Amino acid sequence: MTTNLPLGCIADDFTGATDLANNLVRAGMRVVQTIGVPEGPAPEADAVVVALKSRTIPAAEAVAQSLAALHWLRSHGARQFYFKVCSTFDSTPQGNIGPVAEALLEALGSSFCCVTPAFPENARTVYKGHLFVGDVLLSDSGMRNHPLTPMTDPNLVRVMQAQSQGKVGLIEHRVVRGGAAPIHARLRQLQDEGYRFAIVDALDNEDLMHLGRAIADMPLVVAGSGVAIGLPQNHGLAPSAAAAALPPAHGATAIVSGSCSQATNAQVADFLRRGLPALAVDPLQIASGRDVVGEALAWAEPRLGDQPVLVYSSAPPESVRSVQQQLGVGNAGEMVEKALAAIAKGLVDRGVRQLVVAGGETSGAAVQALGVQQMRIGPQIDPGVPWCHAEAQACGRTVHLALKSGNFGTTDFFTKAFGQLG
Ligand SMILES: Nc1ncnc2c1ncn2[C@@H]1O[C@H](COP(=O)(O)OP(=O)(O)OP(=O)(O)O)[C@@H](O)[C@H]1O
Ligand SMILES: O=C(O)[C@@H](O)C(=O)CO
Repeated sequence: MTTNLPLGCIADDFTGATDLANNLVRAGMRVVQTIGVPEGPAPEADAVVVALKSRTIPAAEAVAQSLAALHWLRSHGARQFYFKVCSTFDSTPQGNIGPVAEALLEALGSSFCCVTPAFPENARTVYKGHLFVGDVLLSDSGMRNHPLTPMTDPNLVRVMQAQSQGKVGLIEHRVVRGGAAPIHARLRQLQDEGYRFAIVDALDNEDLMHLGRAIADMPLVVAGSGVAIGLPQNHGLAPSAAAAALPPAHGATAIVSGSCSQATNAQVADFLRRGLPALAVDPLQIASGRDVVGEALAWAEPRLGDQPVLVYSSAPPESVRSVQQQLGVGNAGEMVEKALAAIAKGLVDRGVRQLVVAGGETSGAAVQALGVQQMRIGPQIDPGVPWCHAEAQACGRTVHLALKSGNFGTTDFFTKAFGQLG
């Protein structure tokens, strides 16, 4: 059993978990991501990220799952804890971030932590408590049309306050840019004044390195993946290629995409423009009872080989809205996720060994269908998206997986990813 685990992490979705793990690896930690709360002994690593699928479930269930993860991590020696939330700070309309964070604090016997979704390398910045995605406020970004968790308020103090019992304060950028000491002093001040959470401004990696040092002695941080770059330094770790080493890759390549985000839609369009083999899955046909999974696999099988194949339900917002009106939001999401997950498993059964899955919920469903219990985190493809290596127990195979958050990755992600494993 590992008794020295510097960092124990709980992520509210699967792509979010790999995003966090990626930043820890890049800053020098060896990281294993587990799918759900593990049952066996702790793997050999500097950090374990427990990936939950708790972003959009009822708050009481999200709290229970997160506490179970905390308990496992604590009992395997973790000393500091990281609750990874989305860099666009979304959860349910009532909010899961506040209830989970408050339950974790209470379980840790602590009364205060800082909160920031900032991830400047992926253009998520926080200024005066307002979240920007690229050049626009969160509420003006593609997140306003998200199929499950639309975001319409960019003021994080307000968003966090609406879902928390305790008071939410702010550490402004003029304090953050001063370095770890002023941040630390302000954290203490807010804590003494009875605040439970401090939203922290951050505009670049230097801000996050300052913040990482400032929170070295705090039991919990609630954040997107950005803050992770500042934590390994507290354990004397520095970036190293060894932390990201994976076994060599071989076998056929494929992408399964259920994300309908702007970035993913552009990646699908880029793949189509290149004339590569791609098949669209229609949610209404799944609902009609047609064997969409069987048809997709029959289409894909003869095409598997040197070039990647893409199976996707990704669609523009107006098409998603129309499907949701006909099938219901939850029902549509679940049906598509189930079909894409079965397709992902079928592809691996047919020889795919390097698989990209796009979308957090979609990735969660796919990884569960593949019977993956833990993944070793390898090299970064794009900020927030690493290659991982895992045993797909449901297929009796090992496989290289990249779980791509909907909004991440450059436009050519679906082709360039496969060039990077050698
Ligand atoms: N054509 C479609 N019509 C309606 N719903 C869809 C369609 N395609 C996919 N979906 C559903 O939309 C949701 C997309 O969520 P998912 O988390 O997979 O992607 P994302 O939100 O872009 O990614 P991330 O959570 O990483 O930002 C899933 O529940 C999926 O099943
Ligand atoms: O933080 C992010 O934006 C991602 O890691 C994510 O959580 C998307 O599901």
